[in-house]
Amino acid sequence: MVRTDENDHSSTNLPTSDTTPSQTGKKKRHRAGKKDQSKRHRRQEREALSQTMIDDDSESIETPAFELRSVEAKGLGLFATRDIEVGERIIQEAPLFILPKSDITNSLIIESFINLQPDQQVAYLELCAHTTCIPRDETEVEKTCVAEGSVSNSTEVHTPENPGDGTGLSEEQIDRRSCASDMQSFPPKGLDSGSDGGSICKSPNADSCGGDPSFRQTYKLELPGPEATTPSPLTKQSGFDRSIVDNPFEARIWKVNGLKDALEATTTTTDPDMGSSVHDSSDDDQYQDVSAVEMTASLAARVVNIWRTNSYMLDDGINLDHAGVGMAPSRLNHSCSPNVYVAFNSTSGYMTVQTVMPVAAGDELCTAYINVTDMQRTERRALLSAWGFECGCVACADGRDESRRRKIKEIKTRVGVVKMAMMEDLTAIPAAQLEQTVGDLLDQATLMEEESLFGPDLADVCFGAARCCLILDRREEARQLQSEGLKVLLRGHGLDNPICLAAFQAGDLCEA
Ligand SMILES: C[S@@+](CC[C@H](N)C(=O)[O-])C[C@H]1O[C@@H](n2cnc3c(N)ncnc32)[C@H](O)[C@@H]1O
Repeated sequence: MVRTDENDHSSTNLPTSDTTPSQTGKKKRHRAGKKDQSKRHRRQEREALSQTMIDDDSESIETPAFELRSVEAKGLGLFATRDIEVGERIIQEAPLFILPKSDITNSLIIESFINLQPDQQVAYLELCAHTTCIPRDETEVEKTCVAEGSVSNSTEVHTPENPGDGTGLSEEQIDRRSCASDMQSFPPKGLDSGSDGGSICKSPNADSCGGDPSFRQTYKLELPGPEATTPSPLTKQSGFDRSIVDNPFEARIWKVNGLKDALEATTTTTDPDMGSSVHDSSDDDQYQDVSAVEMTASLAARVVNIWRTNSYMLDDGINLDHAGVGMAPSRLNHSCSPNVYVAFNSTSGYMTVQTVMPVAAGDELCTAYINVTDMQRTERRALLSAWGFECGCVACADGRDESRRRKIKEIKTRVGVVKMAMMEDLTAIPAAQLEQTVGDLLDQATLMEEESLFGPDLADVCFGAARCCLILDRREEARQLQSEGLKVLLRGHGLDNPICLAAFQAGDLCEA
């Protein structure tokens, strides 16, 4: 951050059910074949995830930017296969499904799952499900997280009505992942809402943000997107009964025709290549013998848990009123100093993942599940427990100096007061207080950079400072701050995101 001269500033279990002796016999016969299926399926997933990257301009095939690998104590994760510049888009993917946040119920999640294509259902069921909600009957509890050694013993039931974070933390501290924070809203971003302030940001490789052609590179997964129109066989024949799924934790069963084929293709056992038990199939053989798969209460619970573990708040720049699950973003693990940002483009309907700092080949790609900017380790730990792990990132290392994030919090509190006052009556704020706020925001930006926090929160800090400078008629600084904020925003979102367009337009005010 540079000050200007003028200012100093688990295994994945499919539903269990009782098996008959004849089924047990068939189990053995099927096991060898299923192991092959398992391997094949994992390979397919890896191939899909590391599908070649197409350059928008030349259509040349580029080296895939990442691969899916197992990582100790985390399950699977995404790793860079080459050096990746800051601001590069590495994933662009239509979410499997999107739900309006205000309406999310267990039944809606399950209904959406049922309406997926069979191959999408299989892909969905492969995702990690941290057990945040459980069947009423504890014997049915599925310990489903693939993370080795991080299987949760949580017995807290989280429902959309009862997010159950149990942390006592404020809404502002809950971030974009919708896991435990399911029904909580994240402060809307954008120029007017997130004006936490800012400064002239000199981010790593900031120059590569705007004009670099790699910025426009896209990575597409093959999964059918929301525009796919072929109705799933499940939609028509499922015998779907809302009253049952409204409480999927009751020991009740309903039929879902058509899932059988899909499930036959699923991973069935530990994949030695991946090194983690992804899905124990021993209870799935029931699906080999029936034409209509029974969707058990435990499967329903699993579907809900997968949603809770993997869904992201989809930020359209104004509201955070939707959430969605994307296959590749779901494989991103958490870091309190994240190197990628998951955004949603409300125009194209794609979830995108872009690097917010340079990434070296072999580095793990990590996003932040929660708002990490100003939270202390204990607060972060409390929130992240909803995903069943204790963060081992650099920022969480024992003995690490926490003073910077503490100072950021203090500044945010001070700036928050000014922000509120600005919303009420802009003219009532003394110039001296605005000057102080600009200084505060520049300090915050510096602290964030020192903490390797280069996500869009940093852009909001810049925009806030730009706004204060504009009111103070310090136009040149306002212009520079706005431009720095835009660079930061572009890194995380990309030029095509309407959030950036809105910020560009707001920038015109500084020029005027
Ligand atoms: C969205 S999934 C991420 C991908 C997941 N690792 C997988 O295998 O599919 C979230 C889960 O990953 C694991 N996880 C994510 N970040 C982690 C971290 N920093 N340390 C340990 N486990 C982590 C937790 O089990 C969490 O519930």
